Amino acid sequence: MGFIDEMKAKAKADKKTIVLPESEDERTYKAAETVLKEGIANVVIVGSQEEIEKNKGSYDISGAQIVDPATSDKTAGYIAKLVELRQKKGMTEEQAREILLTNYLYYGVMMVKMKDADGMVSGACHSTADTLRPCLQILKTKPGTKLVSAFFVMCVPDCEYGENGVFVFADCGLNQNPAPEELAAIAESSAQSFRMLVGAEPKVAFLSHSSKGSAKHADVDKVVEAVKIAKEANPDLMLDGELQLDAAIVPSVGESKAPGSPVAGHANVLVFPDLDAGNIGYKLVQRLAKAEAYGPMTQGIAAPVNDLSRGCSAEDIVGVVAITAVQAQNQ
Ligand SMILES: CC(C)(COP(=O)(O)OP(=O)(O)OC[C@H]1O[C@@H](n2cnc3c(N)ncnc32)[C@H](O)[C@@H]1OP(=O)(O)O)[C@@H](O)C(=O)NCCC(=O)NCCS
Ligand SMILES: CC(=O)OP(=O)(O)O
Repeated sequence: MGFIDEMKAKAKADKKTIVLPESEDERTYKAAETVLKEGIANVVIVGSQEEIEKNKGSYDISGAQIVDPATSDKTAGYIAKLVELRQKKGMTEEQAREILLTNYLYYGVMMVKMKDADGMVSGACHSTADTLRPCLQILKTKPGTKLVSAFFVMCVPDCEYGENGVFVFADCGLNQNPAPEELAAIAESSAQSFRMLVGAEPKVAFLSHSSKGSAKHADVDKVVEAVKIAKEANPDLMLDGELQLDAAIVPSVGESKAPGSPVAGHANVLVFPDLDAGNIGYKLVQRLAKAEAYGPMTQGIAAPVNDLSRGCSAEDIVGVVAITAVQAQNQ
């Protein structure tokens, strides 16, 4: 069974409730129809009956729960809770009401916060910044974690590298220029995500344009420092760097560029040095190698709220819903 079919099977075995707040986007309805038909999750769509009728086309979403912020009896409680959470940041009741009645992403995150849903998937028609800001502000990091980061599960067809072509790539969506401590935290969370979702032992490569000192630059020093921090904090984790991509995943190149490395040539978790590299890297593999790309998934956050690329298909949304449900099972 392929990775995403495994996620769907796990999701079906213990059904979770996932919010899809982008009721203005047709892909939401196409994905919801599939999720409901296959029994992957219970679906909540946020929007007015009028908006939903206008946008749903011919998709059958009759099994979905529709929540209209303007009429829901939960809205008053969400407003009060949002004020409580953001009072120190100057949030007034009037502002909270305005946000929750007009921004369905905030509303969906409040549903998750108040445990009226187990997770949320959004971002088909909102930028990553607009999708992730509400969950960073409201859900915050999970206990014991300092940093939220964003990863993709990449399933590369006909690929002998990684875990039979399956990789975690991070950070591809959130932290723009992570400091060494942040890179180390991204690696640690990515290893946990890989273990939990893929069910295999993570082998983490810190990527660079240099392998073991072959290039000198401050950007390389940053990665070397991150590896040192990560090794000290996680002595049992298989991790190494700095490594070029070929040294990280191709056994013969790993052996020649980084002999003796526990990871080189066999990495299945790729930690990119910054968001330029991570975001460009995942899109290259997705578009040129025709890989399935699920994400950006968040990690290190208190509850599963996940993003999408605006270039996603309805099938991608279905996949991210299944993975979100599995994350919710493992909270
Ligand atoms: C997500 C993002 C918008 C957050 O930055 P921002 O809007 O400037 O917001 P702030 O820095 O004020 O952060 C908002 C809150 O989130 C928290 N936060 C921000 N980044 C965080 C992180 N990585 N981990 C944990 N918390 C974080 C802040 O502490 C802050 O909390 P507070 O409001 O309670 O004090 C920003 O990191 C970003 O734009 N990232 C790039 C997204 C992107 O374009 N990706 C490319 C396409 S995928
Ligand atoms: C992940 C990502 O790049 O998102 P978008 O394509 O929406 O900017």
